[in-house]
Amino acid sequence: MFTKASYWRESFKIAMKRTKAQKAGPSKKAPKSEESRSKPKSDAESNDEEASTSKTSLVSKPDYQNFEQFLTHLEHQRICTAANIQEFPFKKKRVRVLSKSDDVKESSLGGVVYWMSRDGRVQDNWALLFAQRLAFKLELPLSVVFCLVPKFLNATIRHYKFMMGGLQEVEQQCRALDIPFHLLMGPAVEKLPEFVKSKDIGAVVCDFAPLRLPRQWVEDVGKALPKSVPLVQVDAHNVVPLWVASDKQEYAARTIRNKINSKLGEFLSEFPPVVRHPYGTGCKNVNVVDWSAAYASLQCDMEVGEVQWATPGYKGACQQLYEFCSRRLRHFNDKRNDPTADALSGLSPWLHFGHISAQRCALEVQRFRGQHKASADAFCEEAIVRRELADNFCFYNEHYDSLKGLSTWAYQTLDAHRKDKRDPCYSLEELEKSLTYDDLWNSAQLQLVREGKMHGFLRMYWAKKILEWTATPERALEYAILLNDKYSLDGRDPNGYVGCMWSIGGVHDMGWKERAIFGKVRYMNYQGCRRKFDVNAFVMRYGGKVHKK
Ligand SMILES: Cc1cc2nc3c(=O)[nH]c(=O)nc-3n(C[C@H](O)[C@H](O)[C@H](O)COP(=O)(O)OP(=O)(O)OC[C@H]3O[C@@H](n4cnc5c(N)ncnc54)[C@H](O)[C@@H]3O)c2cc1C
Repeated sequence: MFTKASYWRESFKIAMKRTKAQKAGPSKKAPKSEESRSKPKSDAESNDEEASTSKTSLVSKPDYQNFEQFLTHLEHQRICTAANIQEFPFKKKRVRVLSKSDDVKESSLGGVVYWMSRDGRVQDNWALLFAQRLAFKLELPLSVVFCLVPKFLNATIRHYKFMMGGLQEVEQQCRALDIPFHLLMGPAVEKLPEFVKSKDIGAVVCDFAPLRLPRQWVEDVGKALPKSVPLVQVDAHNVVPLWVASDKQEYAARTIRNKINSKLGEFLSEFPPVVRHPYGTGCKNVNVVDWSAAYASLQCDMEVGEVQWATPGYKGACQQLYEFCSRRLRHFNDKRNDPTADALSGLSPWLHFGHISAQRCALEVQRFRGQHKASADAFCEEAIVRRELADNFCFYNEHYDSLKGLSTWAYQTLDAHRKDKRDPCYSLEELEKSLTYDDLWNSAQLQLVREGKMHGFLRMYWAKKILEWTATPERALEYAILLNDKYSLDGRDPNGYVGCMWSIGGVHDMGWKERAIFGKVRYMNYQGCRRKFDVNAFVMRYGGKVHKK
């Protein structure tokens, strides 16, 4: 184990070596044989060695003193891990081949393209790393493409600005690495195959999302691509790839926890860097993206405005992670259920848009395990186990956002209490405008509308009250999802669907004492909140009123 001082000395030395190696380009390799010009499939299925956690990630509390040093620390971690992805024992289990064809056309002028969708970042992105690995192996160009649709479900300008802010940074970072970035305006099923044909692309790598619409996009693109162009998918969002963690819908955190935690030794590794790409003409003939035109093309709700507290993109995400690690992590275990305490990471918007990788967050938090063991462990439980459980639910349950997706016991108990009187029974408008008789609920809703976020503990209370106050459980779920997705910066995420389904439909939970409306679904009330935290302080902060029933 390094001491703090020697840690910096050592990582600096290794970093310098790596930088020299990087400047020299990818390492010389044996002349290309038929075998080495490998196809995505054989690559994906080869029996590689386990990717081991880099030695540096075992170092205890790192020695950075400010944000700039934190960024340098991240770069050093990558460079110390490997010079580039070619020199790294990539876990092929992260990849699956979706096309029939697995042969990359070696003479393709356009080389390999990474179709970025869920994971809007350059570094710490296994999908881009895999695309670069493939391009290196075949000595082909590499590019990144994002397809921007003018309207996406009920996403608002709040969400679009955050997402596109992150993509603007992706464009700059790609340019610095000689990797062309293209923003294609329109649905992927139309734009991507056109791009592939016009640029003579040899292979497409995409990232993975478990939700209905992005899965449909991938399926449609797969059908529309020329038969000769392979399409491979990399799970760049989960630490343990979804298809490796479990092959079925899990009942609860307790049934998936060990399946995930037992594989962390294998998958919770450091990342190598995405490096300057040496093949092709780089960005010479690529225009900068016209972001004004991109914004002008949007047809989304413009009423729900941007938020000020969250700066989009990789750097903004790193800043959030840095502040969490250095200031709030120590309180995470004890204070995470207290909405008046500043103890949570606040990382979910960046995680949702893929501006930062959950794996990076877990690696950095783990470095503090020596000082704050309980908090570091609790964070990893949330950011890895609970988050990946949500992906598992949405992937294996096609009804992830409807009561049809509930367990039999939960559906039956809600159905048995369908006719119970709701008093009061609120309309969507009353809920949206924070006009209930409950000042705590109204304050939480005001926070959601103004800031695009709500504390994790209050989210549960908030959704359960919607069940209590709406005519049917179906409507309650619909309203909760609608409000969450419309206002929350991290909305339209598997975590959101599962959060609403947990609160209203007992997903991943168990049966409790039976009561009106809720049946056996867990109940929460105002008095319980009072016992947990200073409700008055929270209400004062957001100004929720008591409105007459
Ligand atoms: C009704 C309801 C709606 C929700 N909607 C969303 C949503 O739209 N988007 C979203 O990302 N999360 C949602 N959650 C889950 C959770 O509340 C948020 O992830 C958390 O509040 C985000 O804040 P944070 O980043 O500070 O979390 P932290 O407590 O700092 O946790 C770190 C990360 O762990 C993950 N995480 C934490 N709690 C959970 C959980 N219960 N389930 C799954 N993953 C978790 C998140 O990725 C989070 O960013 C919802 C929960 C409920 C009950």
